[in-house]
Amino acid sequence: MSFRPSATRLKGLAPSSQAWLSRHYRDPYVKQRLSHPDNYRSRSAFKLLELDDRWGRWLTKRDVNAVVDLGAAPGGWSQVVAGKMGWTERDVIQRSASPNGPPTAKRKSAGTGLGPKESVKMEQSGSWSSFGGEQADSASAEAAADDPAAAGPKGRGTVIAVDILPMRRIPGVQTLQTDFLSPKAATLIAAMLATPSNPDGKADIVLSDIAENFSGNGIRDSASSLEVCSAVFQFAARHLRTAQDIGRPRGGVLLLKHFMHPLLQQFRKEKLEPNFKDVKFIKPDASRAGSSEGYWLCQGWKGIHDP
Ligand SMILES: C[S@@+](CC[C@H](N)C(=O)[O-])C[C@H]1O[C@@H](n2cnc3c(N)ncnc32)[C@H](O)[C@@H]1O
Repeated sequence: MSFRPSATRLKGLAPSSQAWLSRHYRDPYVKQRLSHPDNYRSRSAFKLLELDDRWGRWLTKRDVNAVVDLGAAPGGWSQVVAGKMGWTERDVIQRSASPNGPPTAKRKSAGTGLGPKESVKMEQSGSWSSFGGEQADSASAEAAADDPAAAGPKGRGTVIAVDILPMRRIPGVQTLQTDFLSPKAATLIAAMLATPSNPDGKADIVLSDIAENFSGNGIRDSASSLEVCSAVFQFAARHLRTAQDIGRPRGGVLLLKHFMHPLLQQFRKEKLEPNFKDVKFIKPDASRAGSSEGYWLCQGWKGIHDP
């Protein structure tokens, strides 16, 4: 199958747009995305798959039960995470077919300290997962009693996706549409993390693929990348599980996107290296060569609360 845009589609576009489209459709990861059975929404999904496959399969481990995906839209990474935790489209179909119908209700921000006019959209889009452990089990039993074919959800755990932009539903994923840098964001995410199946409200993995809109001013843009990295680190410091928390050889994992700048190296030395057992800089093959983005994969949160 050819993914090249037809001459008719290119006609009338500016030469720079034509060149971008041609480059885009020659990109092997774009081709892979368009033909992949999991219908990934972004080519970024392949970065996460690669970062997991090549660096110890930290995302694939069975004891991963709570993951926060920051800067998640359109949702490629969340699809990968939910898939690794066993969620499938089938879980949504089952839930939709249950007597109570799909749990599409927008949840009011009860207990999060938000005022009535504050603009945060919290949608529990993960069907079964939206009920948390114990409630999901009883809902599952109820559905199974009515329909022997409905054996309950396959997925486990909590996946929370946060973005300024809206996101279409993904089975097993709860979405929060808000600016992560806003003062209320961390409180809202903390409230979503504390579910009956995750009572300590901690996370095993925090992912950040946040990319703010570049202003074109290099100094401002790198300051903004540093601001995002600091905010994500503070969030991770409060929420990641330590090795002792979960009885593993290693504590929680932070995957942090950043844009290159010397100040960020200081951040790595002062904040990341002392607090994680292992910090690696990685530029995945799937990351565009021309992009200044890179990722720090920080494994083994030690639990030193010095944000
Ligand atoms: C490269 S995209 C993420 C792609 C995503 N990982 C995927 O696989 O689909 C970066 C995202 O960061 C989001 N973003 C930028 N600034 C943000 C902020 N302050 N709070 C939340 N999301 C933000 C953007 O809206 C954008 O969707």
